[in-house]
Amino acid sequence: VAGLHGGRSKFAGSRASSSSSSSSSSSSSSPHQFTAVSDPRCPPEDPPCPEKTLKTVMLLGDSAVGKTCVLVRFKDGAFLGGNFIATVGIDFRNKVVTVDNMKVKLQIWDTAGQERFRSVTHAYYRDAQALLLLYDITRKSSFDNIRAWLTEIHEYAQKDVVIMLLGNKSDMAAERVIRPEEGEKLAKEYGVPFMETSAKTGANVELAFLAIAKELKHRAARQPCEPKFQIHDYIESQKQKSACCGLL
Ligand SMILES: Nc1nc2c(ncn2[C@@H]2O[C@H](COP(=O)(O)OP(=O)(O)OP(=O)(O)O)[C@@H](O)[C@H]2O)c(=O)[nH]1
Repeated sequence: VAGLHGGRSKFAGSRASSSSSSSSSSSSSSPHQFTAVSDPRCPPEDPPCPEKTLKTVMLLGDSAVGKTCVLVRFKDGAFLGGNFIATVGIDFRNKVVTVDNMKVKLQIWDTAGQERFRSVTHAYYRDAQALLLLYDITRKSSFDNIRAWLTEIHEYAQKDVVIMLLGNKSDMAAERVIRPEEGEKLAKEYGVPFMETSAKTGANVELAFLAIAKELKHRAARQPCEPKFQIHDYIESQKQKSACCGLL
């Protein structure tokens, strides 16, 4: 895995097992030491693939809200438990999804939430077509900071970037301090779709990425007479489907 500042990522580290307590590199809040340099905008391992549409999605939000875990859940279907390792700079993962019989390759950038990396990550905003903005439902400060994140997004990202708000760690019901309605209300105020996710259980993680992929695919391939894809409606219908099938 490449990182802006390095070759070793927390994705590949010893946290991949949910019960393992990891070695020296994963002590609480201490970032990995990185050795190589690469840039997610120039991925080395994937040459351009003409039959696929490449879309760039960026994960944003305070440190420890669960950005890396949400990405690993989506990419590998696993939960990164164990000690928390903060991301350094920026990392990325690719995943190909099928949207209406068309392959869409998502290149997903996982950014460091820590303040000290902000100037590094700002440089990448403009290349993202979609942004998943996360807060932690058990940490009020991460929710309160969403407005500041949206201000930064409006300053640095493309004007038509697709934004989705995610309240992560929905499995932690006992520690919850932000109600779903508060997330809904904030999202409505900014006109962005919202859902709660859990990287631990997987709830809504795939749905979040698929809704983004659908929106981006529809924007790129929309015929003049075709109705506009309604991401809010799609999410609501899919949420109801999962709830009625006991998948939430
Ligand atoms: N219970 C629970 N824990 C989670 C969930 N998502 C993440 N965590 C835990 O929260 C901590 C932070 O997760 P990360 O994914 O590393 O957070 P991050 O947002 O990438 O943090 P930075 O890299 O510093 O920006 C880790 O200890 C995870 O195991 C979740 O959905 N449920």
